[in-house]
Amino acid sequence: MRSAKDFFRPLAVGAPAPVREVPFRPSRMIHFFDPGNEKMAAKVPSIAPQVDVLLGNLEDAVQADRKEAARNGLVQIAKATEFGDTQLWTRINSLDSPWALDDLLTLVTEIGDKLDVIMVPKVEGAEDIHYVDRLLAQLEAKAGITRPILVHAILETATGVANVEEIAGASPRMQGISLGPADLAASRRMKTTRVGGGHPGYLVREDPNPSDSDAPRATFQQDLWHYTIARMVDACAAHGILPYYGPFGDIRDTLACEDQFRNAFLLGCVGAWSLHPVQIAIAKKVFSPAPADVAWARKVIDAMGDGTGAVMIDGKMQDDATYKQCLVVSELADTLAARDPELAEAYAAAEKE
Ligand SMILES: CC(C)(COP(=O)(O)OP(=O)(O)OC[C@H]1O[C@@H](n2cnc3c(N)ncnc32)[C@H](O)[C@@H]1OP(=O)(O)O)[C@@H](O)C(=O)NCCC(=O)NCCSC(=O)C[C@](C)(O)C(=O)O
Ligand SMILES: [Mg+2]
Repeated sequence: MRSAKDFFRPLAVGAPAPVREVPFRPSRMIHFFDPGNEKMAAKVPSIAPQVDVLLGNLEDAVQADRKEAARNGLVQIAKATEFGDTQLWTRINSLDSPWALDDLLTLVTEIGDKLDVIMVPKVEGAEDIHYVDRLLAQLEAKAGITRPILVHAILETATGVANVEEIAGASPRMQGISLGPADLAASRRMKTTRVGGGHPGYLVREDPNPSDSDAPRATFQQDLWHYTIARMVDACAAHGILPYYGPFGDIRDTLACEDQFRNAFLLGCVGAWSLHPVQIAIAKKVFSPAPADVAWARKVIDAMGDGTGAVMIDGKMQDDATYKQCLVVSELADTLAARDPELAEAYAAAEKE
């Protein structure tokens, strides 16, 4: 392991200095598209201004014989498009595939100055991040890139979950982690056949009625992903990086998608993936704090002065810890409002009410 003193040294001569803090840029939705799919690629200019992050996907969901078309498509799109404030990310193929090395070589040398974050799938431990870290430094130096490309890991194997803390802290390049529920379910030998979301069989049942053993007993569906998301959020928070819910595969079930996203938002995630244009608005709604919650947070902050002591507001006790929670909501609202004028207006209006 590198000593703490060396942690922020570039890993190649001429590579840019690593960031000391992960920049907190809005990333409520990471919108996936296949850069080799002409229909999707044609929508990039109109989708880019609507999303916080646009991600050119090269891994799963791109057929094996379309891998090069996807990689070359991303190079062309990145060169031809002005992304403004929207971040450009990519998901490379997994490190055990025959494509990952060429993905990195091509993308960093051709469009490294446009790429904000590289998402690495199926990360199992710190060694995977160390491999990518050194390679990126060499390629950045070769290509004359002046700001470091950050790395995002997908948590989608049982080993990855077991090692999530060391993954989160493996490099100053680590920007965040997303849950990958489909591969994770397979890796764990779960008996689901879905991409994220709940399952009607995973439930708890009300106790029997002692005076009527035949009375119907209510059941309550449980969240299959609670444990993993909570572990991921703690690992990310402990290392100053950002947690994300991943994909929700039932595109038509927009209601359950919203619920799954909101659970992740409440637990600490900053965004989720949109796989289809219909999921963009859902992520935007869920991962932007509600105007009434922002107004409440600001009321508490104003009432708490220097943030110490205890006061009563509308029958609820507020103290140093509620003040800190309110700062989380208020600061997130400020960051999002700076990018989103409609949201800025909604927050200002709610404060006046
Ligand atoms: C689900 C699919 C097949 C339905 O695609 P469709 O064409 O059947 O849907 P549609 O409703 O008919 O589409 C309407 C229009 O929107 C377009 N469109 C549709 N989607 C997009 C998009 N994302 N971006 C931009 N445009 C899109 C589509 O091309 C069409 O264009 P048209 O009106 O000109 O005919 C399609 O949406 C799609 O391929 N989405 C991306 C899938 C993907 O990236 N999957 C991988 C991420 S999930 C994952 O990897 C798991 C994980 C983490 O690894 C793990 O848990 O282990
Ligand atoms: Mg996967």
